[in-house]
Amino acid sequence: MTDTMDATDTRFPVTLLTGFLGAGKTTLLNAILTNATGPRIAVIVNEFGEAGLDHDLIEAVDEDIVLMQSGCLCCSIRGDLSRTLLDLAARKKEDLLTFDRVVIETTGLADPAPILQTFLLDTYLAKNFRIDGVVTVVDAATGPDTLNRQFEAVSQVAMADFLVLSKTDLVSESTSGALKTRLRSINPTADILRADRGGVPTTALWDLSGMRPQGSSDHAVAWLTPTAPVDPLDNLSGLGSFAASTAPAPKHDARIGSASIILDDPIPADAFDLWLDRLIMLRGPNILRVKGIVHLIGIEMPFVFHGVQHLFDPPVPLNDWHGKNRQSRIVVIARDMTSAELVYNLDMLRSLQIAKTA
Ligand SMILES: Nc1nc2c(ncn2[C@@H]2O[C@H](COP(=O)(O)OP(=O)(O)OP(=O)(O)O)[C@@H](O)[C@H]2O)c(=O)[nH]1
Repeated sequence: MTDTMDATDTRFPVTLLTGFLGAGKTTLLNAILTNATGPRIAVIVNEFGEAGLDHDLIEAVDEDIVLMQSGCLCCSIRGDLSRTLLDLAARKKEDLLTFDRVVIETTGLADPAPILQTFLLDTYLAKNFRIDGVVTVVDAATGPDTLNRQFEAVSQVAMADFLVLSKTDLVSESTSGALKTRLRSINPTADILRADRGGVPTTALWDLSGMRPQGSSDHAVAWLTPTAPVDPLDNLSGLGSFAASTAPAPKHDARIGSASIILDDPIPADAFDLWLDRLIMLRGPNILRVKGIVHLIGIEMPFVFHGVQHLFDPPVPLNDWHGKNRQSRIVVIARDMTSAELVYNLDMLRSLQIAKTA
């Protein structure tokens, strides 16, 4: 943890919009683009198969929409994604385009992890763009069945910073309530909002990441904190049951584990590095996301950090932390690891902390 991000971060924020086939991504994008009061958005639409289909569906089509075809963003054409984004940045610099942020709509089958990694790996890209958040749309009607059948859909939920529940108009309160409970068990830190036909306050989709030098420490803490039900439309009828299920997790859901830890006292830097190195060495490919706020001994301000598999963003100091507690908070979401394994792993950090400070 050496390099840290400049406090005047002028990179363009990028939102990754994912969700399984037909979940309602384009409908949500349409709603965002037709909102005249929002920021100017450059859109990259990734298509798989049928040329131009989604492009026709996006009503507010103009020159700021770039259509990428002939492959899935997550595997074959990541180089194309870098080139497309850098081309957007160059056109903006020459005043040929105006935009404040970028939304990438992925194909329904895309795994978000390799796309997030592109932003960490490609140094030119990382200089100009930062991931602002992963928004995953989940179809309230077909979502439960899709989650049962397709592990990609479960991964998309696990990696999200924000979950949008579409098509709740097609199901009962109790069905959407049960799905929300299930989504929370896969991803405890993402906020969930229902948005029939893309009707979500667009500001809810922006500034999700806690990795912002200009962001507040309260926001960074919220980014790491398991969510409570916040949707004002939740259980309007009063009939829905949102109690956690005692039934065993469905097969694919059970492949996702998550755990978090709060350490009250600052951590010796070498203990933190050792813990992180070990986690990455032993379990790197399984780590979907690890994020946290760390207080290191000898450093006044805490850092917020974030990684996907073995790749990490430069840590960001939380400059407005003055006078707050010295607690560190870490959340790990992984595949093919149980929550118990992750709790054990995080407890190792506690043991290392105690051993190194004794
Ligand atoms: N009833 C209802 N239909 C919706 C809602 N959101 C989207 N739809 C419909 O669901 C279908 C699929 O929506 P899209 O927005 O194209 O979904 P997508 O995720 O972009 O689909 P792909 O790009 O094929 O993966 C369309 O017919 C939409 O009109 C909703 O909240 N309620």
